[in-house]
Amino acid sequence: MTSISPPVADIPVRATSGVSVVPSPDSVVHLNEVTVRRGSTVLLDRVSVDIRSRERWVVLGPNGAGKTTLLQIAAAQMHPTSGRAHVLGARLGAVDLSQVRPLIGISSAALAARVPSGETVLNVVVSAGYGVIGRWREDYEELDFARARELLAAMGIERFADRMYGTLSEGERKRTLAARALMTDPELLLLDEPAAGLDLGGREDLLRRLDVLALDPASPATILVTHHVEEIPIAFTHLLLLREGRVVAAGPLANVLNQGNLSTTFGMELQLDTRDGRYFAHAR
Ligand SMILES: Nc1ncnc2c1ncn2[C@@H]1O[C@H](COP(=O)(O)OP(=O)(O)OP(=O)(O)O)[C@@H](O)[C@H]1O
Repeated sequence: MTSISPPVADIPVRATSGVSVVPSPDSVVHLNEVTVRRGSTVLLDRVSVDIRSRERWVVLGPNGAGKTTLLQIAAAQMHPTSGRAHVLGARLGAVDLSQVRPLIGISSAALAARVPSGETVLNVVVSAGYGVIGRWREDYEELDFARARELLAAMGIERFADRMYGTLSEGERKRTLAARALMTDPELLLLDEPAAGLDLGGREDLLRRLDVLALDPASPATILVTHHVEEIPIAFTHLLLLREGRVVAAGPLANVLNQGNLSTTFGMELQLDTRDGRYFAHAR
């Protein structure tokens, strides 16, 4: 007979990075010294961050910094090569993640590429309930469609509900995927470059909608990836700056976002301006 030892109590111990070794009860994404390696390439290098349920995080960094890799870990779609990653309390690599993934809403370019262009916008959103993209033979309730329409309305695109996804503009597609990401009422929302490819009006409109979402206490913890400080929604609370797979700085947005940290992150002298809670940057 094999005896099973009782679990060791999860007592938070501060690690050298300032992030506790084990997640606290309200940790949604908890990374401790997470490294991701592919061959000789280090995609993430000892990344530690603790994201709590009420927080709205921006991950900012240049091309190739490791932002999408970080988001894949947060989405429980990739395991670290070393280090410990917990998502919604589940330790990646140690437990079956099929229970966790439905609790995560994601909008990304990889997902966008998989949406059938002939599917209607309403079906793209409602089919998130089954974790599929587009309808097949699943049964949906009227309630599901009502919820999908409500989310499309929140994103300002309810009028496109019956249009084919393939006929939408880039901005309309982004908003469709954001609505889809919220369809399952997730506990964690991941938005990979939601404003990429949008025109100025489209970007500003999306930022306003993300602010409304971020300010709603019922909204899930959110991680938004971007390259541009101009795309940081005012209501977001925390920032992680990433360069070459390493954390430059992470924490409350107002403490982390300054000219020095931004210049280090992008490897050039940058001027950072702020107005009405928004940020603007250009080369000095
Ligand atoms: N399988 C792989 N093998 C080797 N290198 C990889 C692999 N996957 C990703 N990389 C590299 O890891 C680095 C980080 O990639 P990642 O997509 O996470 O960056 P990113 O910050 O999201 O970039 P971008 O802003 O351009 O989308 C990049 O330099 C990429 O080329």
